[in-house]
Amino acid sequence: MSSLVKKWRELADVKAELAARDWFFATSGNLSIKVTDDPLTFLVTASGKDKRKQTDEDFLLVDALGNPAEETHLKPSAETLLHVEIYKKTNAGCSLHVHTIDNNVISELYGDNREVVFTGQEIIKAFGLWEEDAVIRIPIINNYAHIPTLAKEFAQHVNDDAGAVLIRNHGITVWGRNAFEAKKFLEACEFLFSYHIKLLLLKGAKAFA
Ligand SMILES: CSCCC(=O)C(=O)COP(=O)(O)O
Ligand SMILES: [Zn+2]
Repeated sequence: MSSLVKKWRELADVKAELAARDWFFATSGNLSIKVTDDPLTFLVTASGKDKRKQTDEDFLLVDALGNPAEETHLKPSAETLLHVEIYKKTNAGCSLHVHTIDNNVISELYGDNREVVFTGQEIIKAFGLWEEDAVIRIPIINNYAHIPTLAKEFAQHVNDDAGAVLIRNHGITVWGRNAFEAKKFLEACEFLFSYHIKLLLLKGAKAFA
């Protein structure tokens, strides 16, 4: 099996799993996986599609600028430049972007602080932080409609081979050395967001009881 086909299948599997979680509302979300390092090429989701559906036209190969690397009628994700920044600046192998209600709520709640901070949760170990008092900080950036501006702002927070950035009232982009790690980070982030929102709601309800 060629490495392109292998990578396609790997990304298709992740896409199916995220779809099963219902994390692709209204055609939102985009995913990518690196195929070659030199020159940089990666598979990215085609723009505007319902990512819950599986088709032969789900992904296309793009180059280091995010342009199609082969003749195709497909358009790369409108947010491909964010994926480009990750592969340009790190050794990441996979990047996942989803819009969930929980990640949007958290991004708005803590947007003015420019980050959301979690501690005291067992699931933080999923980020490779094993200390009892480990802290995970997720930066929150503004949601610029102009994608090159968004990508530039996003790139300020792309320094490690694995990481996560929230885009205010838009979604989250998570990356990792491979698809397994990127998905693990994404699931851990969404766990923390959901837990935090539920806790705040219950504390609020308790205060009024
Ligand atoms: C209705 S979603 C708006 C665009 C977006 O934020 C997104 O994640 C999907 O865009 P794409 O071009 O990757 O389909
Ligand atoms: Zn998006």
